[in-house]
Amino acid sequence: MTAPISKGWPAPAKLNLFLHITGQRADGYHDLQTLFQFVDHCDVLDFRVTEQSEITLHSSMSQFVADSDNLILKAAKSLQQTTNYVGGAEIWIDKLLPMGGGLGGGSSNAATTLVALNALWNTQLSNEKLAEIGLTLGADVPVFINGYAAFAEGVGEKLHNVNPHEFYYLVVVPPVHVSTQAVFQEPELPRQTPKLDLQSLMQQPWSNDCQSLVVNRYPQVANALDWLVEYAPSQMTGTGACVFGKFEQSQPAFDALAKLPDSMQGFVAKGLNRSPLLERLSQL
Ligand SMILES: C[C@](O)(CO)[C@H](O)COP(=O)(O)OP(=O)(O)OC[C@H]1O[C@@H](n2ccc(N)nc2=O)[C@H](O)[C@@H]1O
Ligand SMILES: Nc1ncnc2c1ncn2[C@@H]1O[C@H](COP(=O)(O)OP(=O)(O)OP(=O)(O)O)[C@@H](O)[C@H]1O
Repeated sequence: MTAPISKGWPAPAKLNLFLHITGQRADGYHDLQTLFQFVDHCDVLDFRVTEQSEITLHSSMSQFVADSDNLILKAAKSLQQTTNYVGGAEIWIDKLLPMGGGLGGGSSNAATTLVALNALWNTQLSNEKLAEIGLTLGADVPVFINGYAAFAEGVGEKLHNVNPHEFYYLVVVPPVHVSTQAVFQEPELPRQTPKLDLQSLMQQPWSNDCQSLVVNRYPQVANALDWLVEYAPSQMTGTGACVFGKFEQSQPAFDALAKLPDSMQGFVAKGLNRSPLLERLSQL
């Protein structure tokens, strides 16, 4: 008998409300101090458990990302291997989040896959173990598994839950792809921002150490920020390309979105300190 499809597993985007690079490790990865918050703008995944061990992905993404590189399939296979689970899964994704935009879509997809299949396969790994598997797939996966807005250190895996104000954000998606790896390889990237304690970081103005470099290299990101700062305090998320402006109310954000030039895309979203993934999990 075919199992039913378990529908509506959200994979939200994240914003880095600030991002400091405090050093570089021997393996080349950078030590960060960053503040993650989720937003209510999500990819949505559906899963069907199968008796056969194959894991298949149905998506329009295959034209951009080979299945062998897709973090959804990598996450499912890692969980299957770690737990020696004998069955498999069919997975569908409705991909809404722009790829390579600094919104963490790939990492979020991987986290949702790990959390959903761990529940549907009843493999019973702890969140700590899922985060450990997740970290091998991407530096941002643990925060999506943890499911709470967090101050992160290390490469993003040492998490301390926090409760920043849940603003509305107008997120602008410039028409350019910025490679995370390329940004971190730039000799001119600032890498020595002093480490501060959480209380000091929360009180000082928030900024992103990658922003100046990316704005200088990518005129499309500079244009998006120049446009957005006319409406709200704005900055870049992650290594770009997306930028976000923060608003107390949703209406001014939608009013600004209505004036967005045709050359850029954007959306309004609300900051969330609790991931909708946790809500979905609790409905099982
Ligand atoms: C910058 C952030 O967006 C902040 O949220 C993330 O830390 C990036 O996370 P991500 O996209 O999951 O990145 P990964 O796939 O783990 O790494 C991509 C590449 O970026 C570089 N990288 C990434 C994260 C980090 N802390 N230091 C790095 O130097 C590494 O060269 C790595 O090969
Ligand atoms: N399921 C997936 N969704 C999106 N990208 C994926 C996926 N699987 C693999 N990738 C690859 O990962 C790259 C980065 O994707 P992602 O959307 O996570 O970037 P990002 O938003 O810049 O993330 P970050 O803020 O973590 O740097 C893509 O360009 C793509 O090649």
